[in-house]
Amino acid sequence: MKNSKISSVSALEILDSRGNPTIKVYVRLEDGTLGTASVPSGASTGSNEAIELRDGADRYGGKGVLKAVENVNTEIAGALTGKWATDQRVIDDVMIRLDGTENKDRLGANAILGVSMAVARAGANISGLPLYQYLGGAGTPRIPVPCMNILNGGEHADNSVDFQEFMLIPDGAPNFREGLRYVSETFHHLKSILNRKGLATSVGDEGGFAPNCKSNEEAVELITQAIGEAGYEPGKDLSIGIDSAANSFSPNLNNQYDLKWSGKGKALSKDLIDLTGKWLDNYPIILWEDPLSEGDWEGFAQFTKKYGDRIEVVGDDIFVTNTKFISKGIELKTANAALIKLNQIGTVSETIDAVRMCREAGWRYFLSHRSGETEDSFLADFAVAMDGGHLKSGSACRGERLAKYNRLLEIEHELKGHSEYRWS
Ligand SMILES: C=C(OP(=O)(O)O)C(=O)O
Ligand SMILES: [Mg+2]
Repeated sequence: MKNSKISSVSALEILDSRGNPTIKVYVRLEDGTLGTASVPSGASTGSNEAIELRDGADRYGGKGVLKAVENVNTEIAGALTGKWATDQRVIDDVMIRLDGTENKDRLGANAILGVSMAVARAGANISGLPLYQYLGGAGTPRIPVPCMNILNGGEHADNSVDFQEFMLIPDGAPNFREGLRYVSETFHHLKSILNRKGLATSVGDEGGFAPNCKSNEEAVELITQAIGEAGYEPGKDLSIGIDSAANSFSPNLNNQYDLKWSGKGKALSKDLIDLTGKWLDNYPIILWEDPLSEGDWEGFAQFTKKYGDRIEVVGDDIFVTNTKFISKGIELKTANAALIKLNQIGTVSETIDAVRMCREAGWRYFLSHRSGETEDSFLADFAVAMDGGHLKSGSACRGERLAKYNRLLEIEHELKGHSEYRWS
């Protein structure tokens, strides 16, 4: 295999899809090969996520990342110059040690992750392999089922829906291309339904519609209706996934909740668990993420005990892609799947460790974008490489989300039928 040493590492402040500053990294190798990567940013974050280093001052209406850029250009560049580009684990470990903190808050997880991803790209480029194959190895690539967020609420929209994401899951499609068609067509039908009902068709941060529904239940009803009007059978061709992102309506980040956007008011874990039971009986729901908040380990365990054999129960803010929390979750049967976000932990290697832990425990893992994204399609290749079988990247009506779906179309096309697509 061809290899080369890193000759330079540099960074630039760019903008993300919310118009806030983020970081883009360039890794150049001695033979001239280049790897680049841009870092996403979340809004509904877990408190144990690796720290995104931001400047004190506002730039472009959001806090800048000039200090993180400087850290890449100076300390990180100094430590990595001369290292072999394909030694991903070594490079990630050098940065972890250089940072020296538990949560990467000295150099910044955004700085470290940008470099880690750009190194992976440079490694793939010098190896002459597509990124998904470089990170995933040989074997039949599996193209993930696109869980498309078509209705937004919570922190991601200015409307009356408490739950953050309502996703369409084309689990009955024969391949990725068809799956993407199913969800896109249903998206357009949902738009017609909203128009007919006089509800807004403006979109939230991830490109899903953000109507002022009468209740959370109306949101899931509208989606079920849209599936039918698009000519698909709910529960056979297309199913539904929910991300409550319950942190965002839990004042104590534990077992108390306030359904503030819908005006339904105070609730306890038990109320949300009961509500889920009703929804599972009435709607074709097969996945539920963060039904409870990051401190409500007890509620999560009860939720999983009740519904874990019917649906995928995903922990996002509670596990933050960190093996320390995922291992606790496996032991306590807190969920049966983990959300996987590269920037929650801050290096490609540690993200792969989290995936491996899930796999070994028989858990599922759900690859995810962030609500603040860039046009970088790294996640698409990464999801194929990790063989997780499903990913979420928002709605295809926004370029930064579409970049991932289009890259997956391209990967599937290039594989000329030598790929798999299945929900389980
Ligand atoms: C993608 C999500 O949102 P954010 O990036 O705002 O955390 C999520 O909560 O799963
Ligand atoms: Mg989430």
